[in-house]
Amino acid sequence: MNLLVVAATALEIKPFSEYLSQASLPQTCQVEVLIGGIGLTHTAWHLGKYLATKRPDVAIQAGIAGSFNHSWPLGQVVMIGKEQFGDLGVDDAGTFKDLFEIGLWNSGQTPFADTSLVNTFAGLPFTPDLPVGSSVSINTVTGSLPSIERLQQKYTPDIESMEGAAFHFACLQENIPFLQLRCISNYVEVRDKSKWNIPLAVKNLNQALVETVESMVHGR
Ligand SMILES: O=C(O)c1cccc(C(=O)CC[C@H]2O[C@@H](n3cnc4c(=O)[nH]cnc43)[C@H](O)[C@@H]2O)c1
Repeated sequence: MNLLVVAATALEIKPFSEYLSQASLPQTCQVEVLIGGIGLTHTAWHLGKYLATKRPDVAIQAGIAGSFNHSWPLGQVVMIGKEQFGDLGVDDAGTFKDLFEIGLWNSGQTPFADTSLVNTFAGLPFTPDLPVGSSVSINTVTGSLPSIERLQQKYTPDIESMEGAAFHFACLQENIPFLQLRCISNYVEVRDKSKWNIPLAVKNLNQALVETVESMVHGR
């Protein structure tokens, strides 16, 4: 089995990379790490370049994220069931309209189900027992009340990241079974970096990632 692990930054999966450097994996298993950079464009380019020559059996995206959902604590790891692009559209005299609303994309057009990039988790050799959330991907980390309210009203997301939709889009287009793991480092709220807990999120993310990869490669 060939497994691809994608992260925006090396820092986010440093513990996993250390685990991988000393892990004894079955000879039939290969795990590759791709650092795709922060944001949708970087991720799309790196993934596109990778998938032009290689075809993993499973792709996992792992990263920290913001949460709109305050019933989850910081450090909670979740799987993303669906992704949406949160800021791809037009500003129509002060009202944001996305590409579906202005008719440049059609609801249900490949690879969208309705207007979302849905993961059914089909084809995965193992699915972790983690809460499932919906996510919105943006180019600018949300940090003010009007932006928070706009995203909540339009997309009812649990999670916000800067890369997830590009990953779902590429995997759906290529028909590669995939899993997006996100660990909550902060709530999506009026920006206050002092409230973020990146070390906790990285620790819990990597614990879940190691457990998931171990279960996938050892078939348990
Ligand atoms: O502003 C800073 O000083 C700063 C320092 C380190 C990291 C950041 C980020 O904004 C991290 C972006 C990175 O992490 C994901 N992420 C984490 N929280 C959020 C969020 O609330 N909204 C969107 N993305 C988030 C994201 O996927 C990036 O890869 C800032």
